[in-house]
Amino acid sequence: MKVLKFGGSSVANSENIKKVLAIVEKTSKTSKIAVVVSAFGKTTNALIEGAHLAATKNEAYKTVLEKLEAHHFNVIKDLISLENQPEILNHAKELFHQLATIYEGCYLLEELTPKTLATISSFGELLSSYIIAKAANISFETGYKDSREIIIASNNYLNATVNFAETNKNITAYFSGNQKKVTLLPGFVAKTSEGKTTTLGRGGSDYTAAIIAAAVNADELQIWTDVSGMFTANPSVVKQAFPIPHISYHEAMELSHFGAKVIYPPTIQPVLKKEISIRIKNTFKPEEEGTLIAKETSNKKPVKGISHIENITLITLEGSGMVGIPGFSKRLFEAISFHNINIILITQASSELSICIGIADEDAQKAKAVIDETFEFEIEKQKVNPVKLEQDLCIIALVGDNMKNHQGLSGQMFSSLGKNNVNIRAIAQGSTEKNISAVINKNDAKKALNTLHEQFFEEKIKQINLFVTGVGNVGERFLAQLEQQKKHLKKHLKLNVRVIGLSNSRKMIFNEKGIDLKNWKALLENGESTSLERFFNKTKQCNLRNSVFVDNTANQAVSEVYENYLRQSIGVVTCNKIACASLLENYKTLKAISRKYNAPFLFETNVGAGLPIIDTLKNLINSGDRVHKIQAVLSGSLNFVFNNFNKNTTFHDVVAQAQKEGYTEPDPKIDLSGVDVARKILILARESGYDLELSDISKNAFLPEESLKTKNNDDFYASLTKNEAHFQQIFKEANDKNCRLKYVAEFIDGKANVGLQHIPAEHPFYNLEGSDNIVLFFTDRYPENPLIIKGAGAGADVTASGIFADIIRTTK
Ligand SMILES: NC(=O)C1=CN([C@@H]2O[C@H](COP(=O)(O)OP(=O)(O)OC[C@H]3O[C@@H](n4cnc5c(N)ncnc54)[C@H](O)[C@@H]3O)[C@@H](O)[C@H]2O)C=CC1
Ligand SMILES: N[C@@H](CC=O)C(=O)O
Repeated sequence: MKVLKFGGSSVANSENIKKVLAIVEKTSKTSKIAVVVSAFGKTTNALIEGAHLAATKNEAYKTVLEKLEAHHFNVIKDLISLENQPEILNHAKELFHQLATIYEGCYLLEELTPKTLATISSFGELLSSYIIAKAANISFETGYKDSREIIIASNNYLNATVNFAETNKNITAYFSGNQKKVTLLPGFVAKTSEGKTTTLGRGGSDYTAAIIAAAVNADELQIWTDVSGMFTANPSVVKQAFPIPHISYHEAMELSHFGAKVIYPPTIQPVLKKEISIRIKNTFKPEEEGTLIAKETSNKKPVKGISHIENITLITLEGSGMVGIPGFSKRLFEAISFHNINIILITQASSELSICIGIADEDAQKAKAVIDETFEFEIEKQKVNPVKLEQDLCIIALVGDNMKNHQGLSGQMFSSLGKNNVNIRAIAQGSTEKNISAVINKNDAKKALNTLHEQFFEEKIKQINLFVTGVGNVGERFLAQLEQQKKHLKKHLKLNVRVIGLSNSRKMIFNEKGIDLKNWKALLENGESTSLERFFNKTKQCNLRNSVFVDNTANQAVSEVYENYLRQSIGVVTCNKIACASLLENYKTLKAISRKYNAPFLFETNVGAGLPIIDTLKNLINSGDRVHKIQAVLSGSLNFVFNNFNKNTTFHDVVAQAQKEGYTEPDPKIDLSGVDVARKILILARESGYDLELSDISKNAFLPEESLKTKNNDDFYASLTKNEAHFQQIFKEANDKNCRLKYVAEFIDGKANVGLQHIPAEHPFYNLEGSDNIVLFFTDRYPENPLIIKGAGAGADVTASGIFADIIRTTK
């Protein structure tokens, strides 16, 4: 025999009840079954609300009653054919008449005793079970048994204790004599030995089903609900959570804490004792496997799920007077239990200097008063401190019977939380190692649960959340590449890279599910107005794991907010050179903060755009090599300009062309003045381990004073035209010596310089084409023949691909 229980959502309306009947009919073809039903969805709450209204002399109870009556009558009319309706409607009317009389009694007496409330609440299940049994009987033979005739319980009316001796006898007697394949029973209700209606408290219908299943030694207890089983984590917080196919009783009880409360542990006790398995199934997706809960499970995965409990307060009792004195904890726990306060988590360090307990927020003030009173003497003598309360916390826990056989799980748990800046306030793990709990700030719950879920259940796909500022030449190409490579990243690198926040200098948009990159321009245009502070605050609020801020601007103010992001453990990837070329102290601080908060700070594109120059240099240094000399052409735009400038062109036009091609900075004077190259050689020197400032780099300028002094691009270009003869003279001097002009950066033994040089034909820089860059590293290991990196060193596409590469590096 099987026992099936259908909860309130499964029987909320006639559509749902039809689904229930189909399941019942199908199951009854292979087994004799008892079907326990809850009240129609939300009915019990409405009945209780009506009772309180009536007892407080509020006539609104009549409206509650009318609505309930209408809903039940509608269900009857939907499910039962016209000729069969009168009998059922009359019975339901009779029950509603009784209910109205009880409500009226409450109204007149202004009184509501637990006994009366239990009687009122019982109407929900009495009505639903009767109506469903009658509807079932139309298609297949169905018996009906009022549970009050077989379940005997105490007169603690709202949470009655079952008399198992009597009850089990009644149930076995009834079912052994009952030949019907299907028997319908109301959940939640029972009778006292004096024959009065009583109720079984929270999770009462589950309890009814478990009591019957245990008494008849059922093959299985099935709990039908509106989710497809017990999930690896609360699916409303962790989108990737999935139903666990097989789980032990113990694991199921540990996991039952989170939002979707599929089982309430106390109610399944009867079946645990008999080792009857429980199957959780979804009424609305009966084809799905659901979760099988049994004594043992074949699934040996160490972590089965992640549970979380919200609204936790930590209470700490601390003081040197506690050390080595037995009885402190006894007094603490006795006082708490005496006042009916439930303790959810306990930790005590071996130093015995403090005991810390986690309780529900709602009990916090009461608990503080109780403990302060209990230890009044010790507090006065300063042996212990007054109790400390920390609120707005929650508990997250890894759950799994098999965790004890695996080393390193807590290490993985805490390091992945730490990497994502989740601060852990307290930890508890019993010696059974079936649950590792951590108390964290409640604002971090979503991030923590998703981090742990990714760590223990989604090894395959890692989510990267980007917050991108700057959508000019480079930024736009970067978004296009991201959209184009999305599928590749998922398939080959197991990375799900999403842009969550996006801004230009005017607007910003955020979407926690990921911004649609096919449509970002229109979305951004309609976004909200932005500022660096607002963008940062919104990013922080999102509080997502594996977050990276991407700076695609050339803006100083943007470069000054990196520290804020790094301090939140949000990585920074930037093509903007200003931060790394700022004061040495600032550069060092950013690197130190990046290390401290475990947040990557990557800027490969600062030198040579997409060329792997900085990464190669880092590898040399990390492997113990030492850089003595760097010779390089580091400006894509200047190389393009001097490769194309001659007596048949004008300097103005080739610079304008370089800008059009996307090689120059937004302000081309930054390139032509040598500032851009100076920044780059400075960054290479710093990455080589040398302490240099930008002001230490000597610069041989070739622009006339007039061009250097211009304040905007128009004036700058006008000055180039005006000084064409000056530029032609520079070209002629080199050309006359059969040399080419190259803007070269050099770093030799701690000193750096940049400037225009005449490069003869035999020099490796002579044939450097287009907008290419070249870098020669002379090191301990490459003393004579340098390590050379050469290739396109400017352009939006190659730069975007360099940013892309940095983002992938953040995941390593
Ligand atoms: N073009 C290239 O070959 C390379 C460029 N880079 C760097 O890439 C960066 C961007 O260059 P481009 O895309 O060519 O410049 P761009 O001028 O086309 O784009 C920069 C964008 O940033 C926006 N912006 C400025 N301030 C902002 C703020 N406070 N908030 C949000 N957005 C802001 C601007 O409105 C503009 O749309 C520069 O730092 C440059 O040095 C680095 C390597 C190579
Ligand atoms: N403007 C730069 C490109 C980015 O670094 C250059 O010309 O090399």
